[in-house]
Amino acid sequence: MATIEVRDLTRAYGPVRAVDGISFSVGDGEIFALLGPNGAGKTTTVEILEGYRTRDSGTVRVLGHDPATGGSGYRARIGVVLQSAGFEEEFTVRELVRLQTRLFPRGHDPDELIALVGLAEKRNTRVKGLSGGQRRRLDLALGLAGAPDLLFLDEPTTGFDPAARHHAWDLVANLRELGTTILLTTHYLEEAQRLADRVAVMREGRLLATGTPEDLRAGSKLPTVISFGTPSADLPPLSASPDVSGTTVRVVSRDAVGDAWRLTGWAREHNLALADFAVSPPTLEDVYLALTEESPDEPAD
Ligand SMILES: Nc1ncnc2c1ncn2[C@@H]1O[C@H](COP(=O)(O)OP(=O)(O)OP(=O)(O)O)[C@@H](O)[C@H]1O
Repeated sequence: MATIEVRDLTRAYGPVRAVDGISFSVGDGEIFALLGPNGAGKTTTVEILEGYRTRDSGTVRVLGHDPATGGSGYRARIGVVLQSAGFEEEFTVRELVRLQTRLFPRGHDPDELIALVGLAEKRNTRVKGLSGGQRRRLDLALGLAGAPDLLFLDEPTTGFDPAARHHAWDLVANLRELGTTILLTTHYLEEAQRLADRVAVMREGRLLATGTPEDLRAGSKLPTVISFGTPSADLPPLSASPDVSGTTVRVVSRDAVGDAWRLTGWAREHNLALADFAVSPPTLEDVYLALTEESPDEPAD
């Protein structure tokens, strides 16, 4: 059974149709990323699923409950990690985590949880002594305190340095191993590509596309780009005309395998190294930009 099942969900604020008839489901143990530009309707959707906002119409089932009427039994089974939770600054990490785990009937062991989010060394540090990234880890520990079946993660790595971001990704991967279902919102497409089993791209209250990152990339029909350093001999005929910028040649290829084959054969024949030779298929970010930058009247696919 799906952990989240949403059908024809709508929610308007006056004339603004923030959520305009969306349907999707998230399977048990799946990591699902909701993507979209500012104002797309992501927060509204997520808060309806969390039970913190009302809907106008449509059906929503989360963990078998209607979040609007699920009450505390429902809330005990979900974890919510918001972007900026306010903390009691004088508490230590351990004190806060312990207090939070006690609120739940089957709360995590505080020390295990602190270790899971990589804060073991800061266990006895007061919140006011934590860095921004460490606070976000604490956010995550608090969201996980009740050992939730479903975790809502709102932009979990905003403001992180690259090392902290990679650490957070490892952590989410650990949660996947534990079988936690995760609904993630993020503006980092690399994050979605790395973590999510499936993504949904939302704009102006509607879903433009849903699928695995690979499905979306394959279905996008966006070209593969072949690039390399400017060679000292004339290029062989390729599927598209090369574009030379500075010392780099780019070919927006219509036949990536054929062009790569022609180029590498030609380079060997002429004994050329072809510096920085790269074949780059479209990324999730390319697909996202192509989808969200189309004018609203154009069909998305
Ligand atoms: N409480 C509110 N009252 C009026 N309008 C609102 C309210 N909350 C959201 N909106 C409007 O609904 C639309 C969707 O907002 P929402 O916050 O759901 O988008 P979002 O995708 O989460 O955006 P972001 O990426 O910026 O967080 C926007 O046009 C927003 O201005």
